Amino acid sequence: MFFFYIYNRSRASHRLWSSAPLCATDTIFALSSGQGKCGVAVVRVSGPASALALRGLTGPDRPPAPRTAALRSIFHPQSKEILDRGLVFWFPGPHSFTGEDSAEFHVHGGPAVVSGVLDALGSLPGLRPAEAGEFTRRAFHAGKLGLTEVEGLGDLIHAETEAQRRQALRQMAGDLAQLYRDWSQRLTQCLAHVEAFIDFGEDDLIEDGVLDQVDNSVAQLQTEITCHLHDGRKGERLRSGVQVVIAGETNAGKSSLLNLLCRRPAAIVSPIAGTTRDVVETCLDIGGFPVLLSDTAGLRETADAVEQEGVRRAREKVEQADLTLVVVDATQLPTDPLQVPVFLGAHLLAVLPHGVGLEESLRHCILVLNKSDLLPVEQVEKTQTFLNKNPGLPPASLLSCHTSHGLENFMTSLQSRLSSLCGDPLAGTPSLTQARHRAHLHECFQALGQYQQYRDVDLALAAEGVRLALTGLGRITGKVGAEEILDIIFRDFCIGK
Ligand SMILES: Nc1nc2c(ncn2[C@@H]2O[C@H](COP(=O)(O)OP(=O)(O)OP(=O)(O)O)[C@@H](O)[C@H]2O)c(=O)[nH]1
Ligand SMILES: [K+]
Ligand SMILES: [Mg+2]
Repeated sequence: MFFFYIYNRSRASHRLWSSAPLCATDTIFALSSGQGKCGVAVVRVSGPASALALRGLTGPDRPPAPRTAALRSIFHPQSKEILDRGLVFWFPGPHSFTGEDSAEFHVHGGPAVVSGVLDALGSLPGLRPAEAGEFTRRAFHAGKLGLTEVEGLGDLIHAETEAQRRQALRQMAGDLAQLYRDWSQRLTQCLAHVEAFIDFGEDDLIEDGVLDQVDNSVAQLQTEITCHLHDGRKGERLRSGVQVVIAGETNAGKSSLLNLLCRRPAAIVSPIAGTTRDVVETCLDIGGFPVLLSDTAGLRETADAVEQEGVRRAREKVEQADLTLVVVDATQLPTDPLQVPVFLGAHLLAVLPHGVGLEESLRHCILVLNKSDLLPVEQVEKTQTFLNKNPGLPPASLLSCHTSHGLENFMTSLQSRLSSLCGDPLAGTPSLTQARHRAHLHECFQALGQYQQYRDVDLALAAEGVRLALTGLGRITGKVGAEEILDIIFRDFCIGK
């Protein structure tokens, strides 16, 4: 095995990874806290002139101890006018976020103070305002963060719900990178074995069954990658929001349900059938899960051209939805409970997209039997008990959008669906979170197929397959060809991060 160890370092690693850090000579600065009036604003500086910036704005005496807050008067280096009194920090490289010498000014968050400090920094030689994501980009080049960690950090900044925060934090901490790194290491070993076999196979220098080991490793990796790819898009959905659509007949109370869930009159409600035509969308945090909730036009045959377009858009939304809330007017329920499943089945068929298997569609919907306030109390109870026991139907809740009766029960079913659609971001292997990762994993998977295809025919081509698979993984973590994707990734960052 010693032989392979040497090989790994001397050949495989050099051929595959080239991520030479770019030298950054400029010193950059930016407001890193939010815009607008606030208690404290943080202005960050990074680059070789950071010490100069600290001295320029706080004077040459008493430099702050590394990584320790020091209270200083902050003044303009040219006019010498005092701008504020605040805390300053000195982070000598490489022990800083960017790996470079860095400094921070924590000043009062008034716009005039902030612009005064930015102006003062800009007046110093070698300093310039940072571009969006430039601090993080420098951290990446210094090897402080891998690409998936950078993406996790970006997601953390944009996270709006608890579950999104958990997933982003886990990715930023490197859990996903660790998974891909583990696969990369195993593939590097496979490549070393195949190439050693090509070079020395005839010489008896190599242990028996080396290629069989590679076969097993490749097959095992294929299984793991397939499993990761077929996660039902849980991580991606959690990252971008679950598409939930409210659909059903006109006047069932769809817009009333939207307004109840978002606690404001977002959509017009009226007793006139066909009130909603456009899709009305709103973003919600439901139990920590991000939801993009859409209200749609009531589904019915109509001669009105505008309403027809509304119905077309409603159907399109249902087809794209992760979850459909099928709203039914409960006053139309048959009084005989035994007739209820047939009645509800007909409503489901009218709403759910054709072509997709019924069982599959049922898994992606919840029935909402609205206007329960108009039913006799005993019928409500009897029907709900009956529905709870009926396994052939999707979860069904009797609800009144007017009185909110039944809301708790409905929210429980909704949250349970959301959590199975997004998964638990803290449990098990980390989820795939981005389409970019998915595409590179597909490349990796296919390249492993190339290994299998040529293994007995042409070992050089088989080895090339393993090398391509490694490149695919390297693109995810940023070890390979990062520059071209960096621009895309950092575009979503804010200035100052
Ligand atoms: N009694 C009662 N009336 C309700 C309830 N929910 C909605 N309504 C009434 O039903 C009528 C239709 O409600 P909407 O929310 O506009 O129904 P919709 O499904 O959005 O209708 P379209 O947009 O026309 O398809 C309105 O008069 C509402 O006040 C409820 O829980 N109880
Ligand atoms: K209506
Ligand atoms: Mg409506």
